[in-house]
Amino acid sequence: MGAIGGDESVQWDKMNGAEVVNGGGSGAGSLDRIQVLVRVRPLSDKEIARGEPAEWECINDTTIMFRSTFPDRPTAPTAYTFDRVFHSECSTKEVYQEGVKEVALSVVGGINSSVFAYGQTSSGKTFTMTGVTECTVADIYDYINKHEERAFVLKFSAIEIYNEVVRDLLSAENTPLRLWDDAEKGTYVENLTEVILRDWNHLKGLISVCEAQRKTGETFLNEKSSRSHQILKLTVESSAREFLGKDKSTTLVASVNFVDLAGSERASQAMSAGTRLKEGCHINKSLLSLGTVIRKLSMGSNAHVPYRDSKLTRILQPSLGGNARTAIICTLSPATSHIEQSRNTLFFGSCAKDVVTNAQVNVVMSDKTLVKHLQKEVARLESELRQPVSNSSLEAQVKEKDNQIRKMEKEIKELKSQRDLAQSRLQDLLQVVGDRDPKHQVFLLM
Ligand SMILES: Nc1ncnc2c1ncn2[C@@H]1O[C@H](COP(=O)(O)OP(=O)(O)OP(=O)(O)O)[C@@H](O)[C@H]1O
Repeated sequence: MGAIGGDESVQWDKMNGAEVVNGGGSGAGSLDRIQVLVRVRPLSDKEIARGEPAEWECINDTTIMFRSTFPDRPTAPTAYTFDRVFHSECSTKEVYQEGVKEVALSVVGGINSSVFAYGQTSSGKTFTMTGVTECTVADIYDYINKHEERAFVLKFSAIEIYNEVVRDLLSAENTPLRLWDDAEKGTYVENLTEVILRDWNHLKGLISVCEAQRKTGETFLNEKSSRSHQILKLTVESSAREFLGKDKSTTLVASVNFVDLAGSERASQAMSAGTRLKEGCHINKSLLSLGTVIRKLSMGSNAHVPYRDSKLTRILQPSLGGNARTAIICTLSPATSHIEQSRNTLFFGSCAKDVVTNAQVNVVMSDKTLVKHLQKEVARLESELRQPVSNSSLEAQVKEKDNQIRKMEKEIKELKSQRDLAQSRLQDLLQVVGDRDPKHQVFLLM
């Protein structure tokens, strides 16, 4: 797979109006900040029964403010700004339309995208991601129906990361799957089931299978708490029908990930014990790595980013700092008892706001086109080889050799003159000796 652009990226430009996507074989993409959204859920029945007030207020479309309602705990209001904030009355459809759609639907134009839900247990991650996934899939099918000039193939796969073990949610076998690194594909999951979708109902059925397979456990905070990280991946391939099977045929290939993370709270707060505690440690290990990766990326330094510290960050690497457009939905409970966790969630979101990804149009060429492309490349390299070498380091080397030769020539000249001098002295000496003793003259002349 390459990020060639060409005809296909022009098509994407047309499809998306002002969307900036560079192509033309340079491999350059568009730099995009991660979109960070905040969604506050309504107080739950339990929170209301406990008499907990809502402590967070969305004062406009982009700002959420903490105002303590307890007169005995007066704190200065704190405001946090994000790309978009959604108060508790907002529907999932609104969250999708106004915060997620643009990023998620990049996939139909050959750009990878990811949507995450991050927040503590019971804050509404699964609730939000279920709705957002449905809205995205509905729009993808709508797009397909409106673009009959292109042939589409949709593929679906799903994994769960539970206690740092990766499982296939579409397989009845409980075998842990290994991760591999590939220069072309990046990190991928070995032997993962990938299903070619027949239609939307087929996909709905598969998502239900995943829900049933996903590990859930009971914690104090959420009776059907999701204890694992879940990644649903929908791959969209499309080719222009008029070029199918022809030389010019290229295919756009991109995936959209729907990532429902496990609760971000500390194990102790979830009142975990035994197995739950072990889960908490692993969940936190993955989330801790995610936090570290986001923090390092947000600092924009060239420092090492520890993607490899957890399975989650290895798999999500392209969505965090690579070839993808990404939206993170931070989910919040407004209740007093969750203030600390809500603050932690907003801190995570604040760091994520500064992270930049580099999304590219992913184009796969047909074999014929690929051969042509490679032939061109070979011709270019050959012509480069034929050109006189003007490499500056080579020039320097040649200069150095010239100097050495000149130095050696000088030395040879000096040695020759020394030799001539020595010979003439020898002649003089012989003359003197020969004059005195004729025997020596004969001997030395031999
Ligand atoms: N925006 C919302 N409007 C109404 N109800 C909501 C909203 N968000 C969440 N809920 C309800 O709150 C409860 C907890 O939500 P959910 O299971 O999505 O939390 P979660 O963050 O996924 O928790 P976990 O990490 O344990 O999976 C559910 O009963 C859900 O229906």
